Amino acid sequence: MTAPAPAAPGTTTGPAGPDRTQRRSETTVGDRTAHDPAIPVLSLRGARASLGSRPVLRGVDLAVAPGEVVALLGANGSGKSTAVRAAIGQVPLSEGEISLFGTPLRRFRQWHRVGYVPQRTTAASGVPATIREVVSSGRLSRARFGLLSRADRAAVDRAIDLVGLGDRARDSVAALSGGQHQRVLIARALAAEPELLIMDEPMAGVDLASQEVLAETLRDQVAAGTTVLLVLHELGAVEPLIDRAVVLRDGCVVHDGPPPEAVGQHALPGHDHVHPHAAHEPLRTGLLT
Ligand SMILES: Nc1ncnc2c1ncn2[C@@H]1O[C@H](COP(=O)(O)OP(=O)(O)OP(=O)(O)O)[C@@H](O)[C@H]1O
Repeated sequence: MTAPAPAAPGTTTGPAGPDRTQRRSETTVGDRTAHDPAIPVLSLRGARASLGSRPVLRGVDLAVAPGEVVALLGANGSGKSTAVRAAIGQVPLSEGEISLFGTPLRRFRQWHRVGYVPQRTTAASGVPATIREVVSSGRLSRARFGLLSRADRAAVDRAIDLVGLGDRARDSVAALSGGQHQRVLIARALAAEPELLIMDEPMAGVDLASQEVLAETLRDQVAAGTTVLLVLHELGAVEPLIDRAVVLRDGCVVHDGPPPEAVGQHALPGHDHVHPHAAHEPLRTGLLT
């Protein structure tokens, strides 16, 4: 069994320096590290995991290359969230291997390089906190001794601006709508300026205006070279950004290749084909809903 990673990204402090594997495969360019294009930023090989007594991942192979934008699709319960939670060490594998930036997960410590937006949580944790405080927590993985420098605080402000909440930074997260919470969580993930961004259904429950803000934010990240793994039900507003789609079904990969056409889930292997084809029925149903 693979040991869980020490802590989840976005909430960690004081990462250790790069290990030998990381030094071999990377060179530092400015604040970013140029990653060897031949080495996946994220790799799951033969990943198996159970939750309780239920086998949820049944041999998942998934690799995301530097700069790639990959959509992880599949029906409810197919194992998408479990796969990304395994990728960041929140779900232990019973078999298989995971590596981040070429380093086995058990030895990976550079969590500032990974931004993670969990599925359907709120930014409010029960304690009073402002948007800036929550987003600042995402920068701690880059801060020395847990203290944010002026540059760190500027990065936090940039992240808040990116998601369009610049004028709300001092507001309590308890007073936000669901879509605004989602923006705060995305800003928290962006605050560390990660090289790999993993987002679990970032558009879920978000209104169209917020979706457009999030898609724009993502466009900027992708243009800056960020590698992205997105769990999605529908490609929607981010469709033009997607390079490749991986479809899970019952914990197995049933498609790994070009993203489906605009409403082309029919073309995908593994499409459930459970929906009627009456003219009044929406086309986006079945496999991905
Ligand atoms: N804590 C748990 N204990 C037992 N089974 C669980 C637990 N959490 C999730 N599962 C089960 O694991 C399976 C995969 O869940 P997962 O959340 O990874 O699916 P998903 O593809 O992300 O689904 P959705 O699209 O609904 O978010 C489901 O059958 C779910 O019921």
